[in-house]
Amino acid sequence: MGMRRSRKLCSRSLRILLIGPHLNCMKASGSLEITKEYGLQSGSIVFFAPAEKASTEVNTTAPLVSIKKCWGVVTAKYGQSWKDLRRFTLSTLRDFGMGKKSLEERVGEEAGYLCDAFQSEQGQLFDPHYKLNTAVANIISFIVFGDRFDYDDYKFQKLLNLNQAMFEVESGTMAQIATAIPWLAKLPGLAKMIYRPHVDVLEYLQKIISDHQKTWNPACTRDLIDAFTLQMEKAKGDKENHFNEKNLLFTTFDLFTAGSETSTTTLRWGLLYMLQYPDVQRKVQEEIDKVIGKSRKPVMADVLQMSYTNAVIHEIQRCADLVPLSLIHMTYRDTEVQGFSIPKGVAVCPNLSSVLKDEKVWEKPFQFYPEHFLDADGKFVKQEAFLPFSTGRRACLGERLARMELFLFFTSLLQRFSFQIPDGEPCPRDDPIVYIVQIPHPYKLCAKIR
Ligand code: HEM
Repeated sequence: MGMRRSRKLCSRSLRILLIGPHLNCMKASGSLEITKEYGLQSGSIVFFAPAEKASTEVNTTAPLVSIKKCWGVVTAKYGQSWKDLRRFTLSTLRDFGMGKKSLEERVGEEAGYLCDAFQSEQGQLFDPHYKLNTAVANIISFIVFGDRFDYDDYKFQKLLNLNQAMFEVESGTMAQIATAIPWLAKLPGLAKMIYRPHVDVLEYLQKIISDHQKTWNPACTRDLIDAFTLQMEKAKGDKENHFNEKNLLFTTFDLFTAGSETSTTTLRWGLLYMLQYPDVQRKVQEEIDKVIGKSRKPVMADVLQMSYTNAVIHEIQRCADLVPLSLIHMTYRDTEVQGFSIPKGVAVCPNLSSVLKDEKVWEKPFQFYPEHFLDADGKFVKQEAFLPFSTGRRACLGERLARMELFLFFTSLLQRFSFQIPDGEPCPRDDPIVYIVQIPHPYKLCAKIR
């Protein structure tokens, strides 16, 4: 785009600007016209490429870490409601075992059910999507509702389908128009029509919450709904209080939507790469056999001795590039980011792809190459440009849980099965379907007991 430092830019037509070269990410937001115009206004959206790529565009030499600095500027302050609810959710997740043994045991147990569900296919071709989704969603259900669902529960399957339909709707033309022209969503009935799957999920969750509250006992907190209900009771009469029925519903909704499709889709990419790279699959299995053996259940402590598997899981996340444009943030005051003047009230999207696929950082940015995370001795190395969970104060709230799910589900599956495609069947394609998250095209595999 050949821009110069400090020049103000915007797209006049849709008031949307992309800074940075990864135009393929635009697909995540529908087909938007990019123009080189002038002057951002409140209500504009900036797609911000935080890595060196963007620095080149704006003719500065800001290092990769500048994303952290910039994020500090852009997101330093949020409303009290967000602060209170984020603090509550994090501490409640911790109390219910997030990062502690009880939740680890729960994920390990679910991994066993997941393997049994795979085994029930008796080595025949099947699509692993629904089984993976059930396993991951069961963990969130356990935290939020204190319950899990069977793999053949029809109602739960319907809820999971709605979850994916929400992503499709959000990336659809109608939702794009409603986002660009917000007052449209205020027309009676229109929002409900566009966001039908969202309304259905909210209704489903509301029913669970109401049923749950009928058996609420303040002396015994079973799950997140109970903990929130207790906060509501404590804060009664406080006008500044954000613990109310509406926020309970939306906190539950956020956890359910953000916490199930993300880890599920990463695992779907993971198995797809194992089909495409059988040598990598074999090396992971060799490491599992050496460190864990064939019968003991994997535990999180194993990761310290499993550099190769850890590198593979990181590379799955890097290549999957799950949320290429992260989530939209907004400037709360006039600011400057990498030479661009951005006024108060502008929506800003970090372009995570530009970091995860940065040619200056990764040896083979567009290939699946676990060695990106290994040193010359085969030991796991952290990479600063590994930012699939974003960064800053608004970074993913479920990162620790997601890491646990990815490691325990992935190693449990590869401990019990080898994944193959029968001769003559096409290898799954690895180009993504792009919504807010990038998902693989549906594929089938055979899970053969090792
Ligand atoms: C592989 C799995 C996951 C990936 C790649 C992922 C990625 C992300 C990203 C990129 C964001 C946006 C951060 C930003 O706005 O800068 C985010 C936000 C969020 N994620 Fe995740 N996520 C994953 C799993 C989870 C799980 C399991 C949970 C549930 C516990 C979760 C809950 C959330 C929530 C609540 C937010 C909003 C945080 C806030 O705005 O304060 N995520 N995630």
